[in-house]
Amino acid sequence: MASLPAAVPTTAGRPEYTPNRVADPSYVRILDTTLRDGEQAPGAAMTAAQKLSIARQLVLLGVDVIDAGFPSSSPEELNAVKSIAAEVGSCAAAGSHVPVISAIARCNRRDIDAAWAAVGGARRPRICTFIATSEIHMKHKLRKSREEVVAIAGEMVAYARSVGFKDINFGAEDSLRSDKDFLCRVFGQAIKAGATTVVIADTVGCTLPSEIKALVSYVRANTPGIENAVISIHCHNDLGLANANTLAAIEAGAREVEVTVNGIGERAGNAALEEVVMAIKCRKELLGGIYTGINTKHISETSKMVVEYTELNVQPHKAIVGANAFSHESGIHQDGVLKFRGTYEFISREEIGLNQTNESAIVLGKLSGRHALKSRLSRLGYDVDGAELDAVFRKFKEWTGKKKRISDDEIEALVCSKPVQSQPIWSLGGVQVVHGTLGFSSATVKLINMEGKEKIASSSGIGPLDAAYKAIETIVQTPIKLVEYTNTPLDGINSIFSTQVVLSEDHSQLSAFPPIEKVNGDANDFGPSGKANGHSPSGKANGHAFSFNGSGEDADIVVSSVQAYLQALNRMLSMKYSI
Ligand SMILES: CC(=O)SCCNC(=O)CCNC(=O)[C@H](O)C(C)(C)COP(=O)(O)OP(=O)(O)OC[C@H]1O[C@@H](n2cnc3c(N)ncnc32)[C@H](O)[C@@H]1OP(=O)(O)O
Ligand SMILES: CC(C)C(=O)C(=O)O
Repeated sequence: MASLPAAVPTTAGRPEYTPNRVADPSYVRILDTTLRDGEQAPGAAMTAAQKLSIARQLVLLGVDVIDAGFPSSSPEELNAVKSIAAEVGSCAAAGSHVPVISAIARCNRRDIDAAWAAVGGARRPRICTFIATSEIHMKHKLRKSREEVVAIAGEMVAYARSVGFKDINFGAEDSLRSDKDFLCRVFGQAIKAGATTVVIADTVGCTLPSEIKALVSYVRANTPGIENAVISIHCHNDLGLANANTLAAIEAGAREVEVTVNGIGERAGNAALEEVVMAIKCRKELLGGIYTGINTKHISETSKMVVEYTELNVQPHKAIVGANAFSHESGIHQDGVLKFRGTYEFISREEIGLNQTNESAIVLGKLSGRHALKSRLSRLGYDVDGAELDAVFRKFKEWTGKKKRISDDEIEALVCSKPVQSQPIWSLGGVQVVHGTLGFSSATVKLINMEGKEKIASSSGIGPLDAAYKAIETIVQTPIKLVEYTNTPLDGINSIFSTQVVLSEDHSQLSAFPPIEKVNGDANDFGPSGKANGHSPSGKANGHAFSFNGSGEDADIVVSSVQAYLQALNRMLSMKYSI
């Protein structure tokens, strides 16, 4: 039996799938073509295993149709699509959502046979067979007349039916540059031969939303038999209008949309799944109450997976999934967001599964203001106000006027005049982890105190980081609460990880550890006593209000995570013991 990831969405909340009609007129089917048109982006080629992982993730996301690939392009691609059909397209668990698995084919027998060989075994197999209908394509590329194209469309849809397909998506390549009556004639012929969905394709991305709207309406009104088929839309982004055009098509009655994760695809890409879906979700009242079956909480994770496998990074300012989509660097915005997030964020970060808090959304820089600086200082353990804050703010502006980024260490240096890299209380001597799927993970950590003494501890945990963090806790004998953890790959994929953590002392566990001075009878474990840093953070006596940031960078995610944890821990301990 096919295996699917845990937490597979159920069929609840989406109308039952029928190839040639969408039972609820408010429902918009999502066809994800990341594995087909997305893979057509230069450099995006994926291995069969990567395609299968993405297909599994698309099931979690809840897409209705997975356009899995072009089986006739190679035996390897045929096998990749076949394994997607066998694994993610065949689950029979009662009540679970099983996506339709589609394979693409030109209008010829060889391609259609390959498509059936690839997806015929799926619970809901589908083919998309296509042919171009514009004069420019028919004349120069296909070298066929209109009559020939109409005939081929009908014959090949009928052939697809004869090999076993009952769910047939017929695509008219370059629809927007086609004569619209001819387009309706070809669609009519395809429907007559058994097509259940017809795709209007803006293949070269040359259209405006008003044109798309007009064409969808025209096709609805003038295609013979269109009441027996679903209209689908496939938009390219050459004018940056793919999403707008997709939404315009929905407004005109299209009920299936072809999209890709991160908008990848041929040339400038396709309409982006996350942008179209979030536009529908956030503005559905303006779109006639339409909805999709997408579980948006998986968007962020899916986007990262596609970046990793295709090695196509998303630009930082990309909507929904760009690194800056929920970050704020300018003072007025930061002040607003710190007071009430909704002032500058109308989409909730949680809705797309982003693990980001208000604090990590604030990026300090040249245009930041006092509220954001004060907030960061308080995270670092410094309660600065009034004239003192003004003075620190002046120094902050001088610094950020010369330098693009300011680190937490540099901010600390502004407030307490200590050297940026003061000696840490505990530094990392080494870390070794063992982990996998055959039982608990374990970690051994070596820390070195300020006098150069080494301490080693091992621990098990749920995953390598949990084990490593527990081992550190054992050495430092302080109960620690991990408040936040984020990890971002820098400089492309799998090169350097940047980890940010926020820690606080875990007051609920304090009694589990002996008082600091008595740990192993050795007060020096925490480094030299009485080395004040020149600034006594206020509020240190109660300690309860503070949490501490730390960051780490390394090619190894465990090492960067341990570095970040240690930095935050050192800040916590320095404040606690005024070292
Ligand atoms: C708009 C789109 O995104 S369509 C999808 C595009 N995706 C791809 O092309 C990816 C996979 N493609 C491939 O691996 C290869 O192109 C193959 C294996 C499919 C074909 O390779 P080849 O046989 O060497 O042909 P090649 O790609 O060079 O040329 C395409 C041929 O298909 C014909 N053709 C193009 N579209 C269609 C169509 N929809 N129906 C029938 N024939 C078509 C062309 O006219 C040309 O035929 P010709 O050889 O008689 O001139
Ligand atoms: C085959 C069709 C749907 C296509 O990908 C395009 O025209 O861009």
